[in-house]
Amino acid sequence: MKALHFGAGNIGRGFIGKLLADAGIELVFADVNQAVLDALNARHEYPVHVVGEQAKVEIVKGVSAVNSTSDDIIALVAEVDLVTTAVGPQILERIAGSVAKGLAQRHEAGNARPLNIIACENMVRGTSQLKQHVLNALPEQHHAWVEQHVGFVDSAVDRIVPPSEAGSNDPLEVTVETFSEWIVDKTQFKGALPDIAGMELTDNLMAFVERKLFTLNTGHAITAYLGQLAGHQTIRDAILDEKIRAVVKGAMEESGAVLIKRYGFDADKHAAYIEKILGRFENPYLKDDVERVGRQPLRKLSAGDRLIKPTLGTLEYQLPNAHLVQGIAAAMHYRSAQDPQAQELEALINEKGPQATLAQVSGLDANSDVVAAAVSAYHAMA
Ligand SMILES: NC(=O)c1ccc[n+]([C@@H]2O[C@H](COP(=O)([O-])OP(=O)(O)OC[C@H]3O[C@@H](n4cnc5c(N)ncnc54)[C@H](O)[C@@H]3O)[C@@H](O)[C@H]2O)c1
Ligand SMILES: O=P(O)(O)OC[C@@H](O)[C@@H](O)[C@H](O)[C@H](O)CO
Repeated sequence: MKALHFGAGNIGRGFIGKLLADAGIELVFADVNQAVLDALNARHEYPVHVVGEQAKVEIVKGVSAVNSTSDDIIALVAEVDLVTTAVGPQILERIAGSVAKGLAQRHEAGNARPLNIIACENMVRGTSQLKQHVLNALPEQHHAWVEQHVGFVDSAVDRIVPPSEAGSNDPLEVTVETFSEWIVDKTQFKGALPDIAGMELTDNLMAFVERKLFTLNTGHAITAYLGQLAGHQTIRDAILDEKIRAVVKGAMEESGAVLIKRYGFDADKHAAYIEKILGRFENPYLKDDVERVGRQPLRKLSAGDRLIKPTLGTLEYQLPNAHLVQGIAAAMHYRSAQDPQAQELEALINEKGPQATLAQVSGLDANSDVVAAAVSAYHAMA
């Protein structure tokens, strides 16, 4: 089996790529970072530091790399059995053009072996969104063939992988937590279901995607935003701040109440899931900056993402949302010189004020009670 993985970044090298290579799959990474590409092609292996009570270094072997903007991608998509991505939601549209060209070439070459494509991004049904971008870029005459031969498989991916310590000179070294979870929608595969250690198959993906995104990522983002406001540099420092922890836990519980109502999760098990996540945020072996976790605040404040979607759920089921609202307000205060979305958010607030800005970026009604509450919390935090 051969796979092409877009994005040799933290989760690409530290989780999905590692899992594929460990399963004996011939793996080619596609990226745009020349230093990473060169190092992968020079060494064909890299170290993954799995940190925890019993730290270990695992060497991922037998990998190679191509530039994601080169025509190499087209031939690979025409040839491989599996395509995965971990590039970030905003990049999916950018890679769709060459995936579409590869699918057209695959069709023209008469390669009728099933191909499955799995986006491993923090978003709800990211692969379905990638599929839409690919179909937009693919000439009509290939659409029916693609529907028949290519599985677009949605997934939920969970492993905290911050950038490696600044002290390391190795562009390939990656540090990961012990925990990992990759859950894929088994109803969307073409051909035989893959048997890859570490990949779990489900026919109830939405429950898992929302459980992960609207618990871990909701709490993570709020930890980052409140953490920055309180002057903490890392997620660990922020979550050890009792005031922040209370809001984060409260927000995860509010979001959890929605998930329990929507998917029928067991309340005690969900409470244990939240406790486990708080422990992961505290991990003393990882240095995860609030700037990584808070990155791209406009995405995180958008209607379907980790702050607004759970809040909409509380409105739907008439449940409390005071802590989620605190998280939304803190997100509006997020600032980062390195992050274009943080600057755009700041410029919008300066130009239009917090009420109109929040309505614009989140799709919430500017005159709603929830926007009023978030704006009031925003001013109180200032
Ligand atoms: N790091 C985590 O803890 C974690 C966990 C679960 C899910 N995720 C998700 O995984 C995705 C990647 O996150 P990350 O933390 O690994 O980010 P990252 O920035 O470390 O990695 C992204 C990689 O994509 C590459 N890239 C950018 N444009 C590209 C293109 N056009 N073609 C190919 N590669 C391109 C970048 O060079 C980089 O190597 C995101 O959607 C994120 O939400 C991250
Ligand atoms: O990757 P983002 O920007 O969507 O979210 C930042 C972090 O919350 C995220 O990367 C987590 O570390 C990850 O989702 C853990 O599985």
